[in-house]
Amino acid sequence: MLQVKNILFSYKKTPVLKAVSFNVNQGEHYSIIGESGSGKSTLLKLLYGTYDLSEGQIFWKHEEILGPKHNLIIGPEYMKYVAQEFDLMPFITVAENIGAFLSNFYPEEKKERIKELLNVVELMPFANTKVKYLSGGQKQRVALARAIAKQPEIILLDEPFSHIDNFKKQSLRRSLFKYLKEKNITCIVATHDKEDVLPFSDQMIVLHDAEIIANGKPEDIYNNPKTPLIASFFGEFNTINDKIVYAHQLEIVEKSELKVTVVKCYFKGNYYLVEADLDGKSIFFEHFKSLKPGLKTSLNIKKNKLQ
Ligand SMILES: Nc1ncnc2c1ncn2[C@@H]1O[C@H](COP(=O)(O)OP(=O)(O)OP(=O)(O)O)[C@@H](O)[C@H]1O
Repeated sequence: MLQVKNILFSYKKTPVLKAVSFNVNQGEHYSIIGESGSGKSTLLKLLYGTYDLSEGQIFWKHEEILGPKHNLIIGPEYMKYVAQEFDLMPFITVAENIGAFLSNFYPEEKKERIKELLNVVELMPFANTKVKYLSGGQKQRVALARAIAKQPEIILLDEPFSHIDNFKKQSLRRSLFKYLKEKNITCIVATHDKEDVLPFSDQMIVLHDAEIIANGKPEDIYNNPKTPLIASFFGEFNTINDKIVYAHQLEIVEKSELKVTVVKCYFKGNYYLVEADLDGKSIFFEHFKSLKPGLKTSLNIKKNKLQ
C-alpha cells in the first residue's frame, strides 16, 4: 500500500500542497485531478522522491520514500514516473528505447517482452523507426512502454495521453490500463481528462488551494459533486436553487416552474447543448434536436443522475 501521511510542501513560501493524506492499495488505479497549477505534478514528483517534504511522510509498503537529501539517485527501483516531458534516446529505434533497461541475458525473452510492450502501446509498426522521426504522441507511447518494461510495482503517470490524438487515445487507454490491472501494478494518474478517470479509476482525489477537497470513488464524486469546481471537471452543469445539476439531468417538459428561453444551440454529435435564459441567468441542458432561439419552454430536473 502507498501511504501519504499529512504532507506539506512549498517551492517558495506559499505551500503548493498541505495536509495531503491518502492511501492507495496495491493494484489500484488512482486519479489526481484539479485545475492547472493545483499541484498534481508536484504531488507525483513528491511520491517519486524528487523533492524533500517540509512535513509528513510517504511510504510504499513499509519503506519510506525519501527525497534527494537522503538519496543520490531519485526514484525507487520499484517505481516508474512518466513526466509530461519524456526523456527518450532519439538516435536509436523505438524497440531499442523500450528494451534499453531490459537485461540482455535472455535475448529471446527480451525480444518477446519488447513485442508485448509494443502491442500494449500499439507501436508495432514503428518498432524499427528511430525515435527522432516520431510524432509527439508516438514518443509519449514509447515513454509509457519504457516505464512498464521492467514491470514496476507502482507507476506514476502525468497526463499520460496529452500528446495522443483522439483516434488512438481511446484504445490506448483501454490497452494500457487493462495491462496495468492484469499485472497488478498500482497506477497513479494526474489528469485533466474525465475519460482517464471515470471508466478506469478505483479512487480519485481532487486538489484545490493546495488541499484535497474530495476523495472517493469516481462514481460517488460524479454523482454528488460537492462544489462547482468538481462538477466542471465532469461536464457542463448549472447551479439551480443552490444545487448542482448537470446539463444532461435537465429535460424539456410541458409545464414546470423552470421556465426558460432558448438562446443558442451547440451541436455535440449525439445531442445538442442548449443555452437558455432562466431569469436573466444562462442555463445549459441537453436535447436530442436543435431548438430555435427565442423558443420558450419548461425544464424538469431528472431524478436519476446517471440517466
Ligand atoms: N520547480 C518549480 N519551482 C517553483 N514553483 C513551481 C515549480 N514547479 C511548479 N511550481 C508551481 O507550483 C504550483 C503547482 O504546479 P504543478 O505543476 O504541480 O501543477 P499542476 O496541477 O500539475 O498543473 P498542470 O495541470 O498545469 O500541469 C504552480 O503554481 C506552479 O507554478
